[in-house]
Amino acid sequence: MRSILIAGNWKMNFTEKQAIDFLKNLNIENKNIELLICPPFISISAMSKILKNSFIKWGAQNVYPEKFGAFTGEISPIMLSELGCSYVICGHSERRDIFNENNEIIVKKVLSVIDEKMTPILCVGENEKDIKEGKALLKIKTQIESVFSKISKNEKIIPVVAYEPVWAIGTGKSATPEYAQKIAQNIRNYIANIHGETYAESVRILYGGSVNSLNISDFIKEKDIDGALIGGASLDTAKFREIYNKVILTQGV
Ligand SMILES: O=C(CO)COP(=O)(O)O
Repeated sequence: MRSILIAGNWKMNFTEKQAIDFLKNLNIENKNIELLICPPFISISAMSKILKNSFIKWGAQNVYPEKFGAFTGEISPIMLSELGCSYVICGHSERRDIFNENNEIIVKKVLSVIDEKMTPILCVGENEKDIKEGKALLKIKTQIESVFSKISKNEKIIPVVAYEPVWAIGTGKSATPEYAQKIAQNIRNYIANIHGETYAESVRILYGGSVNSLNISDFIKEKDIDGALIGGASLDTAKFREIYNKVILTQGV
């Protein structure tokens, strides 16, 4: 049985001071659903100290796939694991689009995160052009296959997949839960074709793209959707708490 994960991706928002204030105001009491926040790199250290004895986990939004070296401006997986990061987002569409990250570099990132015993959150998803050209599923299939074919079936750390349709990110126009479910089911099948049904059944698939407190319940009720990766609504303590509380209610935990 897969457990639900609710994750906030803060993107390039909040100074360290603002991040600390956010945590002070979050006030989440029920601890029964896994909750993750991925702040900008510079806030991870402060966050790790504040959340040390909390159930809330922290992670990173990106990583450079080398241990140390002459890579000016980059952050390595060892640095993140030492700060207690549980998860690292890999291949977010904003990094694919703005920084030209391709599947080749994303595979390296995923493997380097696993090497340091953290869990990668692999982002996949189609844009409007892919849909117009009838290539949405092919794009997602390639994104999934390029990574999962490089991971051993026996590796204990199983990446989380975040399905984020690019057209739904930050637009207020989320996918319908039925549409997201259909894609999530396809994603699971692509993984099953590589590593078998049992492995595929254990992969958690999140939905991301304009998630809010009104639509979260419908997404997690879908059979193949195991949580959400939340951008905008994770920047407001009240909205983020409301989403989390909706998940608690829906799951009855
Ligand atoms: O990109 C996202 C999370 O990684 C989604 O962002 P929004 O929730 O703002 O649409």
